[in-house]
Amino acid sequence: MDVHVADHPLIAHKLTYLRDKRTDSPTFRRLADELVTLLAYEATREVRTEPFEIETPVAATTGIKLANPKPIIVPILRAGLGMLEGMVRLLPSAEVGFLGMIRDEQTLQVSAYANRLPEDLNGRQVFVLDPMLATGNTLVMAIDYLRTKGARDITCVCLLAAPEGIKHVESEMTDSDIPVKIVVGTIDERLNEKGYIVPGLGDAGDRLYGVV
Ligand SMILES: O=P(O)(O)OC[C@H]1O[C@H](OP(=O)(O)OP(=O)(O)O)[C@H](O)[C@@H]1O
Ligand SMILES: O=c1cc[nH]c(=O)[nH]1
Ligand SMILES: [Mg+2]
Repeated sequence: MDVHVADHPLIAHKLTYLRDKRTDSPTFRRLADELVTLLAYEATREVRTEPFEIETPVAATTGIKLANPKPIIVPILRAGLGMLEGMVRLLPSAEVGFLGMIRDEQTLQVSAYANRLPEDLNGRQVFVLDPMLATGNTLVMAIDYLRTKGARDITCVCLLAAPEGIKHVESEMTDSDIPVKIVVGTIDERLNEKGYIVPGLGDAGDRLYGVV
């Protein structure tokens, strides 16, 4: 599995404010949006393109454009929604599918409560958005589900990850011939006994949208 940790002072700066418990929801949403735009730069490095003939005012030339079928962006509800606009801004022609997943805060097991995706993901590049990769249970379930729909090219964009979560996703991928890439803002120290990332930023969904 290919794990790319973004190493950029602007990302580190924005993550610091995102983590700060004094940061209010509007600011948190703005920072998440800005961060995904920076991470998307790396996540889309291998986005499929095709040649495109144009004429500038000076000469004919061959550029490139995004190839068809266009990529599909899949935010994992709720917190992944906070990353959607920033990603769509860079890939405006992408389609968007949705996966709703929630982890039980006691058992840390995940259940899916919603999905709205194209029936066949074969041949599509899929970008999964979820700010937090903690135990990895959510991402493992999401990747499994996308594979059952035919996805063979999956890139996950996360803001923070725990080393335990990365290892877990990696261990689930070992038998797989399907490459999965993870692009993450930073890898934190560890998980605590409640399955929260340390130092982390708390509950991303609650900080974006309020405590439910
Ligand atoms: O790696 P894991 O241990 O599975 O944890 C990560 C998941 O936890 C959070 O979702 P949550 O269940 O809190 O739902 P929410 O986004 O609706 O708040 C987060 O947004 C991830 O989806
Ligand atoms: O630290 C964590 C772990 C899981 N989900 C979150 O929102 N935060
Ligand atoms: Mg939550």
